[in-house]
Amino acid sequence: MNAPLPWLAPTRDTPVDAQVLVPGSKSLTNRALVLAALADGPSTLTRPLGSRDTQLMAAALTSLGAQVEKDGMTWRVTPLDRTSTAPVSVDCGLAGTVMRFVPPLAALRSAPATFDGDPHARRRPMGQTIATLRALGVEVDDEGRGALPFVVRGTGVVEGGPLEVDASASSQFVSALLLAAPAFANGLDLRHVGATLPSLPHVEMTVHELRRRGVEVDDSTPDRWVVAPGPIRALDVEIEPDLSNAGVFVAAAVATGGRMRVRGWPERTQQAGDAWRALVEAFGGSVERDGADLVFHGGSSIQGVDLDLHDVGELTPVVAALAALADGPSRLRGVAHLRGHETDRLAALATELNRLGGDVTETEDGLEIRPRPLHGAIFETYDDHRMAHAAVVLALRVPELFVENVSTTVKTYPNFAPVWERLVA
Ligand SMILES: O=C(O)C1=C[C@@H](OP(=O)(O)O)[C@@H](O)[C@H](O)C1
Ligand SMILES: C=C(OP(=O)(O)O)C(=O)O
Repeated sequence: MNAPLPWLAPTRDTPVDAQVLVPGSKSLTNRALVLAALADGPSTLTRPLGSRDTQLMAAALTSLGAQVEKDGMTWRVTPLDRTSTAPVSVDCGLAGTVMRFVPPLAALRSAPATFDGDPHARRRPMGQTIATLRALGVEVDDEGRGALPFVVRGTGVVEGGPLEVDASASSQFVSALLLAAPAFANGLDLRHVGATLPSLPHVEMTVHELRRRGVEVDDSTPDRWVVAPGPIRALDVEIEPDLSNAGVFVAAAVATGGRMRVRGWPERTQQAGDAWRALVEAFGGSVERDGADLVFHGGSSIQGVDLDLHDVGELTPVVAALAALADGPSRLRGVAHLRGHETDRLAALATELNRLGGDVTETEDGLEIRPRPLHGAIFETYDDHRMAHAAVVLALRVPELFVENVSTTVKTYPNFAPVWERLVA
């Protein structure tokens, strides 16, 4: 089949003034699915995200013996049948949450589970998933690759107890173990060792979601989490809008000096995307609450920024796009781990921004971006939804910018391009 033609993304020479209700959070939907699959009874998710990553998670849990019945905006999950002994194959796609969160669940069944994914998934860091499962006494067959594909040979019981992990390449190694830990015979006493842990809000989200379901978690010591063994209470939850994905719409307000109302922005949340409130101010814009919504205003110009994005790395591509449109130079730091994301995001951003005439250099842990007049070109996305988001933000101010494979956004956003076109064109 021929690849679809690159998509001409809309340009805008007047301020955007629009509102958006973004679909549910990927990170919350996939945590709710995993915890529902391990719970002591059926749970209902309202307004879950229905995108590639969450469909892959639902399919993975179904193959392990859970049931996920989808009825529009309501998904009903019946927990895993851990007595089933059929060998299974799990397609992880390019979803970090599936490739990291599901293997510990497979270890709780008495049957082999084979994990694989998209071609690039085989290059994402998985060594710590394999090493920690082995340290817990679980057999994992990876033929020495330290990466996908591999087979988890569960025996039905994981003893748990003290365990070390080096999660400097991804916070998901920690979250994955914490989510399964209540089902380990002795719970888990997990310590992160090594360089600093990225994406801490995502770990805090994991702890929060466990506690909401009655699980005891002690996180009073930095880089250590003690999870008590015991039941995970079934819980009906409404999934918050995805604030990281809201960021691309917020950026439209900043890029055009306009206004974007994001409906249903939670008052309190563990989502990394909540950082958009501070990021917009750093770029010279402002934000106000209006009832359940946040209204973002772009400033009269876009200021250059110097930001440590270690905690909120997934926001980097859209932040980099705004930095390339700013009045002055920017430095983005603390995001070396982005080299292990959907693609090497530091290399991809530098290459694509420079293709448009930009002046961007990669540093050891980030990017230096010196704004230059940009021109249209075909912007490659490398199967990375957030590279497509960066492209459409740039296109608002750069005519003739074509996005290669904009449909890669389906990873976390169904129907993104038509929604974007309707709101900003
Ligand atoms: O646990 C999660 O839901 C996520 C954790 C983060 O991963 P890293 O720590 O690998 O950056 C984040 O970037 C990813 O989009 C989602
Ligand atoms: C890093 C990301 O995804 P994943 O969950 O696949 O790691 C992301 O969505 O930016």
